[in-house]
Amino acid sequence: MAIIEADGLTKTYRVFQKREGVLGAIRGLYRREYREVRAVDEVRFRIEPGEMVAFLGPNGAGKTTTLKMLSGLVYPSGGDARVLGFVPWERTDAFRRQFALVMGQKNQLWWDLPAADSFQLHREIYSIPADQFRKTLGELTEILDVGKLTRQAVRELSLGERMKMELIAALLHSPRLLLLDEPTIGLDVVAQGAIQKCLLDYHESRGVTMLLTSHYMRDVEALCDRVLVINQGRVVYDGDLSGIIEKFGERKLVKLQFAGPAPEGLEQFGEVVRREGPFAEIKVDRSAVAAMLGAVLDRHEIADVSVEDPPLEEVIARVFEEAKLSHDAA
Ligand SMILES: Nc1ncnc2c1ncn2[C@@H]1O[C@H](COP(=O)(O)OP(=O)(O)OP(=O)(O)O)[C@@H](O)[C@H]1O
Repeated sequence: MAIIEADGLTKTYRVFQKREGVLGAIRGLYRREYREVRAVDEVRFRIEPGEMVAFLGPNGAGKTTTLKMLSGLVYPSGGDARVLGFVPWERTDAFRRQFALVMGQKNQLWWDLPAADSFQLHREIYSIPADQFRKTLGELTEILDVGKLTRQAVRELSLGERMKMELIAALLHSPRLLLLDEPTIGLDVVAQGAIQKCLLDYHESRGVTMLLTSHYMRDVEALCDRVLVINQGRVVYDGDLSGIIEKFGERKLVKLQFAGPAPEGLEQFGEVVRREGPFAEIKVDRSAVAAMLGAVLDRHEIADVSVEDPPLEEVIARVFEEAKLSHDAA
């Protein structure tokens, strides 16, 4: 059975339009004007047990709204979904015990209490057996290196420390599905790495299924094999991470180190982005790399060479751009 099945899931928000000025505000009291925002537009996908899927899209694409529908916080305007076999917006106890939603921008712990007190509250709410609670808490505080901080009020913690506590709270009841909305937002690379490691370890030991939104491609590369891209409410790509690089990363970066100074005329092969002493870097069409290397090796002595895929940021930006162009043209 699929863990998530979204079938034509749609959400339209009705947004009140305020008029300008005092007169406009008074008029608005009598005749309210609304605009409809189609935040999610017939989204369809399946996620199988144990998958770690990145849910990507530009700001306002509809990611958070989709996650909110899948966790039952928001009622859809159309379509259907099954999450862990349940209709999420029915919010049954059995459903809520099996998943967790972590939102990097929202605080779910009690601000004035130590995290340890919130953890105890979770234990009560989810009826977690005492020994299982102690074991899971011990493992998680060790992986995230926050054992000493659990007795300190949450408001006194740094952003990174607080996010680690949020993650612990979310994992205490051993959810089968984790929905993560920007879990590393605003964190430095070390804290980001710690969150990624915790998620990987947890996935490996428990086989949890994850759907994660992030604007940091480092999270995506570290955690996910599959990518779902959404733009203006619609899924525009669903497939392997490597597939997206092949499909949209049309040019590779060829880095050359010549035995002598880098020669003139490399422009014939592609866009020369660096030429400095013996070093040259050229963006070359994927299909032309082999021929280019052959030609250069024939004519010059090479000390070192590497061929790299473009950075994921660049590839994803292209996917967003193409999706926007085809949406505007439609
Ligand atoms: N409660 C709401 N009322 C009205 N409109 C909303 C509401 N929540 C979201 N929207 C609109 O729905 C669209 C999708 O928003 P959503 O938060 O789902 O996007 P997102 O992909 O998560 O964006 P981001 O990457 O910026 O977090 C946006 O145009 C947003 O303005």
